[in-house]
Amino acid sequence: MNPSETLENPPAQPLRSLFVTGTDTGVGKTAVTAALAQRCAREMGRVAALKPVVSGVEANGQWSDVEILRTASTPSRSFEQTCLYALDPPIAPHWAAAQAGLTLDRHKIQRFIEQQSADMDAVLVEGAGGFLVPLGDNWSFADLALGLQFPVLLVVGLRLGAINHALLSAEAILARALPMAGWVANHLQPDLAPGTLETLQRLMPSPCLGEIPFQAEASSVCRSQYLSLPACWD
Ligand SMILES: Nc1ncnc2c1ncn2[C@@H]1O[C@H](COP(=O)(O)OP(=O)(O)OP(=O)(O)O)[C@@H](O)[C@H]1O
Ligand SMILES: C[C@H](N)[C@H](N)CCCCCC(=O)O
Ligand SMILES: [Mg+2]
Repeated sequence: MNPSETLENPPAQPLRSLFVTGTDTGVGKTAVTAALAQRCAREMGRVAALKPVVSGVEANGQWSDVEILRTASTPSRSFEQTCLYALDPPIAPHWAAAQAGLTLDRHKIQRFIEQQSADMDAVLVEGAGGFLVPLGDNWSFADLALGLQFPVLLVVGLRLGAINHALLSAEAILARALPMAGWVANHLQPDLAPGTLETLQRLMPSPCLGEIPFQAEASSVCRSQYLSLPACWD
């Protein structure tokens, strides 16, 4: 045992990290990230759920992803500790940035995530839209995940078409030699075409970490009961 370690002062755990992507925009990445943040907090302690780049301000002047994730973090975080670039138009972030005369700075984003991860037990970083959504002329969220070297969690929004979107996304993740931590089956509708889930279970190249039912009013704490933590964190 290291001399600084005692029973009251156990050895520091390594930072558990995930990059959360999805099969599309609006498939439940924020819902799953917030639920996972609750689960991590119960099991590990301090959790930062980050949305480094967000687009689409709401009528109330807020970006709901940032509000959801900053309050799902433990301890809860400020807006500035959760998001680096907040863009108004509800469009692809690189385009929204260009309209505002901005270039999204890759190194700043990476440094922001690293700084916000300090002293945390876990960090969860949500993308925007799907895995290959651009952040600039020649880089995308996939490159951000690669630069961070975070394992990737894929949120699969369950509706007709999900099989193809999920397999394409998984292929893109694995083609970059990024570890795929798993995928989450998120029911976006009360009904699902027969065979969709069974086919995903059979063909997806990583473990399913949970199946979240369609429930519009569910809290993050409630949704967290359907999720397991990835084996790559063991
Ligand atoms: N399991 C579910 N049951 C019912 N509604 C859900 C479920 N999961 C997500 N939703 C709802 O679907 C909408 C889209 O979800 P969410 O905002 O999490 O998507 P997203 O992938 O984060 O989108 P974006 O690309 O904009 O970040 C939200 O209104 C959310 O509350
Ligand atoms: C506005 C939306 N909710 C997200 N923030 C941005 C989604 C970008 C998707 C780009 C695309 O794949 O066409
Ligand atoms: Mg979101």
